[in-house]
Amino acid sequence: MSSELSTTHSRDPVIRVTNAGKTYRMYRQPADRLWQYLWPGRKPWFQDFVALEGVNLELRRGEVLGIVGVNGAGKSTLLQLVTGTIRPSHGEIETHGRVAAILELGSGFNPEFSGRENIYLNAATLGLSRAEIESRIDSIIEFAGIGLHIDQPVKTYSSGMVVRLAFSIATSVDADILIIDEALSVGDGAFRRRSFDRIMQIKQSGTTILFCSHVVFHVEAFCDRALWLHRGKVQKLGGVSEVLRPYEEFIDAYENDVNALPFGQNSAAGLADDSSPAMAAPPLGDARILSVRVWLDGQLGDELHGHSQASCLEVEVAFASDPKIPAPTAALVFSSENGKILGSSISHTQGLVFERAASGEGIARITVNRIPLNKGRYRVGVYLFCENGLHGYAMADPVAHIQLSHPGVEQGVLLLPGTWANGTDTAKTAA
Ligand SMILES: Nc1ncnc2c1ncn2[C@@H]1O[C@H](COP(=O)(O)OP(=O)(O)OP(=O)(O)O)[C@@H](O)[C@H]1O
Repeated sequence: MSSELSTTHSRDPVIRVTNAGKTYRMYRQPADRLWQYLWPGRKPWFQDFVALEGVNLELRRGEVLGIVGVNGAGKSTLLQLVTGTIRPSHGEIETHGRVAAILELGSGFNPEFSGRENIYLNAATLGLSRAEIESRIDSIIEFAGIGLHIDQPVKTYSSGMVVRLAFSIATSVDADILIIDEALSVGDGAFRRRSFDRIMQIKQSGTTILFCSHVVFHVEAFCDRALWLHRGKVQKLGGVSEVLRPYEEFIDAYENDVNALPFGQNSAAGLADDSSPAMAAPPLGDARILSVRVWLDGQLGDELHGHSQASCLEVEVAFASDPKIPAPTAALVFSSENGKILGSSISHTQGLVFERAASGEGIARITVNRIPLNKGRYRVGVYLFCENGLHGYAMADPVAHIQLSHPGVEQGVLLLPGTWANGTDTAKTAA
């Protein structure tokens, strides 16, 4: 694996993966490993398992690639190959420059050493001099938010503390390539927000990023290109929407709609479920939903009845937020009963900034006139996001169900706002 950025022209690939793959040996029982070692000439005592096969990929400086795929698709394997923590069984992986990684599996820390000692070890392994480490160690410790625990052995840390420390180091070493495996859902709301902001800064500074997430929404917001892996093979590689649209369709079918959650998010994605009643003031750097009220044709409730293309829905979301961070944005989501998103409206897209009291509390309101859904029962949910509409703070979904009726025999979930006319009434037929 090459590692000199200085010799690399900026238009040359910073990461080049050529026909790379990883095959694991699967032993039926631990003793078979020993038999294989002692008796290699006989029939193999293992079965090959192909975790990754024939991956070709090139990334230039500053490119951000999102990697998606269902569990076991090979995402972490690819990230570990690029990081260099495992070697390919075939093909080549070439990287240029300093590679820092925040991997889901294994932080690379020595559990017997303190957090502080591990910072020195990790940063030195990544090529920082002692003076460079000393100039940044305070900010690394502060960002990780581990406090006095920093001088305790890492084996005493919670898993969240370990990942926070790994995140803080990896994002403080001026890496040329940053590899992020599902790390944006780590920690509490305030840490998640700060890590989001930091990754955005790193992206803007021109670092090449490989970003793996189950949160399709994050990939859409962050990445220039996307790679969809399935059963160890590249299913699609290309522009973000070119890859994510068919991936989402696949996921819908794959999960048979049962687990599909709004914005591709789930609790692991870091959205706090605020469907419970009003909560205390939010922690620093965070925002919370305090209460949600839903009206249909002026009637308040959580089981509401109305008419397709006629009823008016109003939703009011009271929120609390840290007044030191920008005001949150809000989203309203209509879903089917099995959780498939049918439509959404996002305040960020409309450029509205919600007014807040000095305490950080505010109220977001939305009105949907003449609901364009066909007859049926639907879920109404609300979400709070950061000011960029990227990082999710909180969700309450469903907050209400609406049952719509319609006399027509139209099919599908949407009632198209079309108007039929006589062909002879329009000038077009004459042309
Ligand atoms: N050391 C190993 N030995 C045997 N099989 C392995 C090993 N590591 C990974 N695998 C297998 O390789 C496949 C790909 O795993 P990988 O962790 O890359 O998937 P993933 O897409 O990251 O999944 P997830 O979303 O669940 O993290 C899986 O079937 C996994 O069980």
